[in-house]
Amino acid sequence: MSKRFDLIIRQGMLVCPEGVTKADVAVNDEKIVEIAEEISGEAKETIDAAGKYVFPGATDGHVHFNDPGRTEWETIATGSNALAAGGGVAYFDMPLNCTPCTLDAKNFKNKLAVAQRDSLVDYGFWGGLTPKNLDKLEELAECGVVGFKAFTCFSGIEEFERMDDYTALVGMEKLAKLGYPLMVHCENAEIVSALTARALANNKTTVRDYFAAHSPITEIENVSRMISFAEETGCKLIIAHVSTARAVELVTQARNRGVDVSCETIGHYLILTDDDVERMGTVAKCSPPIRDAQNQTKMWAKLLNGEFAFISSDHSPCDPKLKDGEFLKVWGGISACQTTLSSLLTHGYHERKVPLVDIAKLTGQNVNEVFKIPGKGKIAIGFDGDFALVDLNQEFTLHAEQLFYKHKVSPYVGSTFRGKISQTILRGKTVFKDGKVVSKPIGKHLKPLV
Ligand SMILES: NC(=O)NC(NC(N)=O)C(=O)[O-]
Ligand SMILES: [Zn+2]
Ligand SMILES: [Zn+2]
Repeated sequence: MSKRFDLIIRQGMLVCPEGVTKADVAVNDEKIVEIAEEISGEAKETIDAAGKYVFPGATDGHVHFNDPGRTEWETIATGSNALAAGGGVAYFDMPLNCTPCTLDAKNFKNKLAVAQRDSLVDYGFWGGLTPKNLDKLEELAECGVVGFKAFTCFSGIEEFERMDDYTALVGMEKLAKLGYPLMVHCENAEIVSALTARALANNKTTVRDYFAAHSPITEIENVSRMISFAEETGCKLIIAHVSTARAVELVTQARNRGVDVSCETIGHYLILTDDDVERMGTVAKCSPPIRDAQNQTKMWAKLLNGEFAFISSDHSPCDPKLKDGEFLKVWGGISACQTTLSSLLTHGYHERKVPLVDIAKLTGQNVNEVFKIPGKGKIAIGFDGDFALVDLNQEFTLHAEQLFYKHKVSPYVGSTFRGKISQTILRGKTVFKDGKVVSKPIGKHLKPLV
């Protein structure tokens, strides 16, 4: 009797961990069950992927969908649609800028209920670590957070307080015992706030004044201090959205001497420069800020050298009104979760020969491995039938109407990409195809195996 499958994707170039090969892949009951040059048998659905590249769907380790509570900025519904349009099958949502923030079990459950109802794709949640919730870490761990997030500087949101050194020490001791990673937004609060206050007092509010108040030393100093805390406590540390090559170097050196530390970077730091931000304006404001071209060249070298754990979007949208004003004063955060994979194909693979396998790992497999999410992130037997079908050589210019974000605003609007996502498949089911979301929300909660 011939074999029967739910789905067979035929003759695509499969981007597997071991390399890129032309093959068929079959899915049954949401899982990959066979990979072979030619799979014989029937399927309820067959996709002809000849001429396309088949990536494992991406997992974005760092987004702010702002739901519940700040749904006028973004929602889980719109954010997860955008993610799927960019080849994403899963995301980990940050504990802020939703409100209330995810600082205890009650608010975790509130967010979970929204995602169960509205998320097109799979999701995990970060818990927060602030001076106010040191006694809530256990209950958040029990809820199934992927890890904890803290800021050493002002987070932009009053109710998500910065982590002082006492909280860092006690928090990391607790997380080391619980076995959960801490991700830290590293910028020196004293320097940033003093330089910002001085700039404001002197009416210096331009993009260059913002860069000066968040100069590289604010990140470098802070990364080295957080590494010391991790080394002493044994807590697994992930540096959030690292922007300077010098900070990456500190992380690599520490890891080489045995500290459990790694770093995430964000597409912006690889694709845009300070001059681009100056030209684009507040739409490209984020923190830490986007650095100069020289730093960017070094960041690509670090990427090719395997020094980043994973690459996320740090999708942090807001009501566009909050971007209207003087650069130093407006909201910091960039909308980008729809474009990470296409960006890396364009600027990584096509421009710099970054291997496709590395891009697949940086946008999916590694994230799931770092956070111990079972069965996700690669094209392999037993893993979820998650795929992004890509026309690797197709060029397209991004128009605002193509964005699924609540607000069709992004510094990448108007950019030309090479590498277009034509279809996204989550656990064997197509959720996005030819520019359209084609499924109701089917996301499920991803819990780490801690
Ligand atoms: N409150 C935020 O969304 N902050 C985010 N903002 C950025 N990156 O500009 C972040 O991750 O730090
Ligand atoms: Zn941050
Ligand atoms: Zn962020």
